[in-house]
Amino acid sequence: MTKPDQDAYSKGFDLDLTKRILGYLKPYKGLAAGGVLLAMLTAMLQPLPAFLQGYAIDHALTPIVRNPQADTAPLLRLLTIVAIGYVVSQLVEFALTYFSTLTIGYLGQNVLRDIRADVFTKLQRLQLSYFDQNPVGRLITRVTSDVDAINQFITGGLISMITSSFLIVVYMVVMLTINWRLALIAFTVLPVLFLATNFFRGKMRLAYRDTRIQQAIVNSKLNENITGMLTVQLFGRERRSALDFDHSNRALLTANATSVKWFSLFMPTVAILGQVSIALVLYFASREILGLSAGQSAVSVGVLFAFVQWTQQLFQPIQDLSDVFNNLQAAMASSERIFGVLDTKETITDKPDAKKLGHFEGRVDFDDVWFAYNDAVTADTPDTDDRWILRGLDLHIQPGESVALVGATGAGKTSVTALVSRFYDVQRGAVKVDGVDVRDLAQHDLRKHIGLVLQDVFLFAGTIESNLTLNNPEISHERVVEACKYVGVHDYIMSLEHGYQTEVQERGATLSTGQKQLLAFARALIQNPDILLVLDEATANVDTETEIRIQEALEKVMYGRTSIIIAHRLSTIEHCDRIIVMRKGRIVEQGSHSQLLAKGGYYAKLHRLQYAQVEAAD
Ligand SMILES: Nc1ncnc2c1ncn2[C@@H]1O[C@H](COP(=O)(O)OP(=O)(O)OP(=O)(O)O)[C@@H](O)[C@H]1O
Repeated sequence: MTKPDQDAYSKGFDLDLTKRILGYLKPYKGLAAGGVLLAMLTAMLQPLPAFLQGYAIDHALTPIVRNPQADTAPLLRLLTIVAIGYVVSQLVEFALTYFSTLTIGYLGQNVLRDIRADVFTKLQRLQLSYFDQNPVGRLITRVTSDVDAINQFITGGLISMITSSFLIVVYMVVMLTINWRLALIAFTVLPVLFLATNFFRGKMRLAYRDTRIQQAIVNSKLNENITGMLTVQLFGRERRSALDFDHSNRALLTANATSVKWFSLFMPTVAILGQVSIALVLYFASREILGLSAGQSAVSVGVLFAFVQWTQQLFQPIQDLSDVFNNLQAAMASSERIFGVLDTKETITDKPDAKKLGHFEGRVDFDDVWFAYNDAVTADTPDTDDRWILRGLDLHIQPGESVALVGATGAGKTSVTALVSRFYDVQRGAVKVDGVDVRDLAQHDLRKHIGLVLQDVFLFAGTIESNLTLNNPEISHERVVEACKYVGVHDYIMSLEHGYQTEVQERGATLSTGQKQLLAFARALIQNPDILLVLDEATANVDTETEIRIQEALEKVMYGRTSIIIAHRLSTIEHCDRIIVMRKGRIVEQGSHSQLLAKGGYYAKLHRLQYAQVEAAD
């Protein structure tokens, strides 16, 4: 079961990380400044509607109420002007809000695209060993939800912090200017509101964190049970699995219930505090209006009306502000993980003076190669260490020679082929192509000359033709057809409704193993490699007729080029120039099929065993 990222939520604020995230804003300085400016302008307009309403009450309505005989014409004119002003202010606010939201959203999405692109480019440059250690799901999370959290940091964090603080200042200044005593009365509740909001948000964040952890556990249990349903049912583990699932499911329920509990307390608390603050304003303002308090009253009904609204409106940015810190903290954990990927050391890199070979003869040499997948193993690790996968391998393959690797599972055959393409670097000795150490060659150039036919043929989403050309526009349709005819898959492709333009469904799920294998040969042939690596397992699962077709195709593809083939079925490789028998990372025998049979060693024994199996099967 995958362990949820528990530490993900405990990360505190980190200045260095913040600076690095801000670095992503640099190309969009203008956009960021524009967004903040627009948001500030919007903020400045916020208190205006309540002010206009209050003004209309004091200067148009109150005089009529006080003196019904007064001339209403100028008052109506004033009311009309105020109403128009009100509508205009609303329209301007609408436009400003629209443009500031658009600008800030656009800014955030641009930054996201840049970070996603950086992570993707980095992943493409990373060595295969990195992917051996990091599951696909985790890496996808980096590019999706972690990157989203950074957007939260920018839009919900930094920008919200600036605009909310500014909005608070605007309201306070306006209220203090209009009536400082009433303003101070309205502000008395604010510290309590801020503390209460912080308290509840903290509790809710913890509860939410718990929910996410429990949700991750439930998800992974589901995943495990659904993918392993066959085993669950076969071994009658349904009841135990259900009990186990019920346990996690209950924990998720409890976590969710806690979250709901805090939330349902939070909203009424904020509402009550708001009412208290309004009640205070109403009480003291009414006293002044009624002339009960000492001194000259500066409070009118209009001012009271405006203050009630401002006090309510002031609550929103204060609540938003308490969210900012949470957003910043959540983004810290995500950005740390993203930068963790971006900072991963690339171990397989091109040297500055990497050589490019225009054409490969196709000679391959393994000079006393010692290799281990484990990064902790170095050239100084003793020969006796168990972690060595290849132990002093000496293998010299001539241009155009076909070599087959055989040996028990785990002998190191696949590792040999991975080293020719330099997917990993050796700890001792050297792997050379045409006499040049693969570490001195440009990777792209090296791999361009190597064709790889994998056991599990990988088909991308797209047409059969695009899968064969790998979207290389230089490869003509004629060449594709020629290659497919050559390996004997053309007729099959033509029998499909759209021929070469047929879309490959779900990574080739609708194709048979044999068809996929033939397509892989065609793909390798189209790329016209100088060295061919065939990791051939497919023949194990196909019928005899298909096996013969694959065998024929293989021989055609190998013709005239250096080939290294891994085969478990010895019949596949009988015709190879040389057969190398490996055991525990060493070569134990080599020679042609007949030489090795005559020798009567390990290969002869393997051959006898397989022959006996075939006879028994017949
Ligand atoms: N990516 C990897 N990371 C760590 N260890 C690996 C990796 N690939 C292979 N190994 C280990 O290296 C050893 C040799 O593996 P390799 O795949 O080269 O053997 P093989 O002879 O091709 O076996 P098979 O016939 O089963 O394909 C095995 O013990 C295997 O567990």
